[in-house]
Amino acid sequence: MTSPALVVAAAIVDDLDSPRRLLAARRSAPTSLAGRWEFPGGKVEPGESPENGLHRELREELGVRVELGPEVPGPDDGAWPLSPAYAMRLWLAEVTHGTPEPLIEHDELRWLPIGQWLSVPWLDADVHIVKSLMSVITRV
Ligand SMILES: Nc1nc2c([nH]c(=O)n2[C@H]2C[C@H](O)[C@@H](COP(=O)(O)OP(=O)(O)OP(=O)(O)O)O2)c(=O)[nH]1
Repeated sequence: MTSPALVVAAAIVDDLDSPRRLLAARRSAPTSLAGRWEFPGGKVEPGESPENGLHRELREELGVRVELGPEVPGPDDGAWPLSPAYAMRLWLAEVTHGTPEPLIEHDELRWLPIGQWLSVPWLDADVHIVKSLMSVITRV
């Protein structure tokens, strides 16, 4: 059995020291996922480190550079299972250059205020990750 491919993503917050707002991105493709919200990111390419892959994805998808904060570890060796095909590593992050825009793969971005982080229809696998993130955030 092949292991799941690695997806890397960012929980972009307004302030790593005192997070209040979380950036959610609405997928525009593929059709099966369109309209659902996710953490921006994507698949790591061969030969690329997870962190470098994440910086590349955020440049391509949102047009921003970020500072990575602590990783939000999942239950499978630090990764969050998404499906049989994918597992995701997630980092907190803060934008250092640029203003996020939905350049590719997304048709809307939204800064969710604290207390409303579950107010959009996240991808199924992301719902409990957002809940875990909410509990982690109080300890950041
Ligand atoms: N980026 C991202 N993908 C997620 C999340 N939750 C979740 O189930 N996924 C799934 C959706 C996709 O099936 C897979 C990641 O693929 P992707 O489409 O974002 O990757 P990519 O940007 O490299 O896409 P591509 O160029 O290969 O089309 O993981 C999430 O929060 N962020």
